[in-house]
Amino acid sequence: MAESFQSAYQEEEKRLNAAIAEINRQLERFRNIPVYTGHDFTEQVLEAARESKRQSLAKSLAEPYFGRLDFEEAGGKQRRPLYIGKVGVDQEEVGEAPLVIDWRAPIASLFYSFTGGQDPASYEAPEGMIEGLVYLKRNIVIRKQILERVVDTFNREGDQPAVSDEFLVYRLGENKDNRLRDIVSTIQAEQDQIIRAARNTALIIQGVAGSGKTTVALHRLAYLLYQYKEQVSAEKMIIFAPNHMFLDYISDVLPELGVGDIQQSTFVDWAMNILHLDVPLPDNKDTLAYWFENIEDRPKLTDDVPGRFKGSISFMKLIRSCVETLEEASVPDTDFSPWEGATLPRDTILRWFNEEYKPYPLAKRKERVMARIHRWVEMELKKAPNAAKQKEWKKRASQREKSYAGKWPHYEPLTIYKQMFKALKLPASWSEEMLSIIPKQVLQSTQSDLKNNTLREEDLPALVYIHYLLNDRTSDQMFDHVVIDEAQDFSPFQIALLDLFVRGHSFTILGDLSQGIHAYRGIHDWQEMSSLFKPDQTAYYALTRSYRSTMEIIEFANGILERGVRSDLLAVPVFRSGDPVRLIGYGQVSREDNLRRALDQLLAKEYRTVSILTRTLKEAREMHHFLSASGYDIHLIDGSKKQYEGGHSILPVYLSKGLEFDAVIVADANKNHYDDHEWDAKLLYVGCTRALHELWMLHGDEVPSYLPQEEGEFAVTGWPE
Ligand SMILES: Nc1ncnc2c1ncn2[C@@H]1O[C@H](COP(=O)(O)OP(=O)(O)OP(=O)(O)O)[C@@H](O)[C@H]1O
Repeated sequence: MAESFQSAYQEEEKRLNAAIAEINRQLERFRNIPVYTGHDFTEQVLEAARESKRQSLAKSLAEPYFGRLDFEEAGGKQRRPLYIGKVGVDQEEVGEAPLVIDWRAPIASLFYSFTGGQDPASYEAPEGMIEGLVYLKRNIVIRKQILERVVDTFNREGDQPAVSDEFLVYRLGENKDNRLRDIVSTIQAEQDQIIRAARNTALIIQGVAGSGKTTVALHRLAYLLYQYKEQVSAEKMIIFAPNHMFLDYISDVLPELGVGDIQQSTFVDWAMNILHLDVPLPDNKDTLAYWFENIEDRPKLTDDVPGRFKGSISFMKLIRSCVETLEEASVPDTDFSPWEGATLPRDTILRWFNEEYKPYPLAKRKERVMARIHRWVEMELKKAPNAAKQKEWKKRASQREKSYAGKWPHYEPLTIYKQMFKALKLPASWSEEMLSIIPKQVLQSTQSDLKNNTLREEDLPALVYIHYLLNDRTSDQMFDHVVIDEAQDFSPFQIALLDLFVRGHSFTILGDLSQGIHAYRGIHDWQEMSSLFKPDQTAYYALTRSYRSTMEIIEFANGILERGVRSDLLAVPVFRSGDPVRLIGYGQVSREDNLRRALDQLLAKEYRTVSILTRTLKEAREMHHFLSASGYDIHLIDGSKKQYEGGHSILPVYLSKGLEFDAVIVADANKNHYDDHEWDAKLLYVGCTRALHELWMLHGDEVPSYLPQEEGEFAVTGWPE
């Protein structure tokens, strides 16, 4: 065994040296071509191509590839080793097999989809399905041109029938640096299927915590850009994420995959930009505090709460009917007379407006009708008896066209919206019956907000939709592909609205219902989203394997889901075992001293990221103050920061979504902080699943019923010996 490892290592070292020499040679050649700085367009294009080549060669030089697959195509073709890397490198000799194959190339899919066994494997090439036998799947770790590790995860001629997880487990066991990383070397078959799914489909992905949703979405963008380079461009792709800090946290992955310029935004920023609004929305801390911190007097969650109603398709339909009613009444109530003796009847204008220009949005319809009137005037002018008369008519007509145009009502999204909620003195143009679907509590709270000129996040889909109905969208507002992360917190209205801005329903929508802690505005079932698309426009995938945490943490968190949420969306762990979860009672010692002791013990283990999760922001602040005053280098995450600082942190559990830490201390995992309520169970689930290697739950006297009440296979009680 050791011998064969030795020879594999030597073989790969030799191959690596040869590859580096070749890449260096190619790079040198490109560097020796003088950079073109002139104005000739063709030369500029060629120079851009050379520059991109220089950059990709330079990138591949440090770590040319990470995997090798030996494949023999059916039909007696020769077995050959394929080396797979983040960037493809061709041989300079035409017709020779590539030196390195880009991980996104069709043949590279074998590296990911092959799950072992003796059967032939196949991949979809442009010329059709190619079948053959895989002989070897090898993971290769190269750092700064040095070969560090060679691990065979499948060897047909060895004694392993299935692909082993050894390399994956080694990778997952590493401590976290500050940001999310790429996973090109260990993408799993079920993830690869999503990454390579066809472009014009609204993919909906339910994935358990830690199943790689965010990571997979980023890899999918890189794949789409490679596979459909003629049809999509990076600037026309966008990722929506819950907040700026999260966007910052994931911001290293795409550049690492050699992809730049993809837009990253929150829904709020995107909407405000379309609306040209620059008013700050009120801090949603009140909303968060209302829903998350009101433990004594827990609000009731129904479809009539503002977030749910304003995110519903019935609200979207109401808006459409309201704007349509306005449209019908917007043609001025008179005939048009450009000068005495000439009249264009209102009926004709109405016909143009209602029939010929009906498909256009209101602003464009008005524009078209006015242009049509102008053309009619020009025809009429030809009937003038002489030039002087014609001049006089022309002058009069021009004034009257202007004044007629002024009679069309001018609509603004916000005015219409305010009218719908009767927040303006101007009477609403719609019948009481039409508006009666707005629940009373929504009407009252929104009316009072709008009277104070306060807009909330939940009002934005409606405003953007009104804007769209009035003005349409411009071509630069259209997207080639949209990724929505944490999509369980999006509403059906938001998705239906975004669908108007994306070509071919090209969506990747990812989320986890078990982490639906914003259920007062998000969806409760994926059906709410899939029903927005025709069956052939959408596809559903479920990711059930969780990669982030150790087996013990995953099983512990599954227990919370089973008992507290009664969910069957349980995670399947990768076989990576660690320490059991620790349940530690405060006992006679103060809560602060207990937390400090836990922090000390975990910091001593030299984890790069340790985090304390509190139930409320106030508690996070107080704890942060206490620890900072005691000299700890730990920062507070309070939702206001745009940058993710990494390191050791303290934050309320609801802000921890999407993030991960080597070790997590959950503070106050007791009943008066986390009640026996599904929502609290989800919050704790989110908190627990942030931990990669170690999870400690500190608590007062009574723990909620969904936590294990005594020691078991995955959890132990008390401090470590
Ligand atoms: N195939 C893989 N190989 C190695 N690491 C992986 C793989 N898939 C996921 N991971 C790791 O698992 C962790 C979780 O990934 P990610 O944050 O993308 O999951 P998620 O499903 O979005 O999680 P959550 O919903 O809990 O926020 C990350 O550290 C990621 O690098």
